[in-house]
Amino acid sequence: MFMRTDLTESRPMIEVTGAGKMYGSHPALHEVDWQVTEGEWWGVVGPNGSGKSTLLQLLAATEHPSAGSIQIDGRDISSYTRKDLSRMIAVLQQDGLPAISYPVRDVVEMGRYPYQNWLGKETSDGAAVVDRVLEELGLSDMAERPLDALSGGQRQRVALAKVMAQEPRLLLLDEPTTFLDIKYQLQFMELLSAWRQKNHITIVAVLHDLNLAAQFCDHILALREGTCVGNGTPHSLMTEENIREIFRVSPAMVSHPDNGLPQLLLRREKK
Ligand SMILES: Nc1ncnc2c1ncn2[C@@H]1O[C@H](COP(=O)(O)OP(=O)(O)OP(=O)(O)O)[C@@H](O)[C@H]1O
Repeated sequence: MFMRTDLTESRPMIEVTGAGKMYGSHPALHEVDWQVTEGEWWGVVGPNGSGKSTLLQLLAATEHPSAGSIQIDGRDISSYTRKDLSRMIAVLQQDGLPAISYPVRDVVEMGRYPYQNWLGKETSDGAAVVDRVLEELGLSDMAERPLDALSGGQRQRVALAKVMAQEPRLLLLDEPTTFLDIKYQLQFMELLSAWRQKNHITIVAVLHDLNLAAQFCDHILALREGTCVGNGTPHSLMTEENIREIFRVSPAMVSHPDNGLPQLLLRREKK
């Protein structure tokens, strides 16, 4: 039913082969095959409980597959040390940072941890990276302010700055815009987009907002009940029929007036 994405010749950044995950006797993921090429931006979508966060946890190596394999940059994920992984992969959750009283700069500096030696010293110029990231995200003016004096939206921008300071090649995001208003949602996605273009990083983002996913991601992976049920570009995947199959709702699909990308309008259930 669904179209597969054309993959380029370059080596996959992520290769998921027959991956499954059981929690006790509950299968959260089942036989997932998926490849992500370096530099791509994937949205992972699906109903509640379909296995999106579980997939992200397997990619972050915070959970291990019960079946199949996960390769990152050509090597089995289990062969990397935690420090190797933290130099390569950064993870940002929906509520990225708690409202603590640490100054913004200190929090962003924590992103440099993977580059510090056992004395807590960095060989590269971490302070310059932190300054640049603060500048790029418009946070320089609030660098000395404590996190608990910022709004939720500003705090999520600091969370993004922290993962940017980590200089990962792969960024994993779990519903990063959930608590943001529409202006901050857009701003957050645009910042990611600019950063990805500049640094050619790979992004995998679990997103509930299909319209945002269609506008920003090049590819979408759809999960339902732990199984991959679709994998393609927003144009090929976001059709009325597919949305009905995946989410069990019947939307009206329209083309975005700016770029022709598919956008979804919810329809009320007929009584
Ligand atoms: N640590 C766990 N122990 C037991 N079951 C779990 C655990 N984590 C997730 N599950 C179960 O695995 C399934 C997939 O959960 P997961 O959180 O990956 O889904 P999701 O698609 O991210 O959901 P949501 O959109 O609601 O965040 C669900 O049935 C969930 O209850």
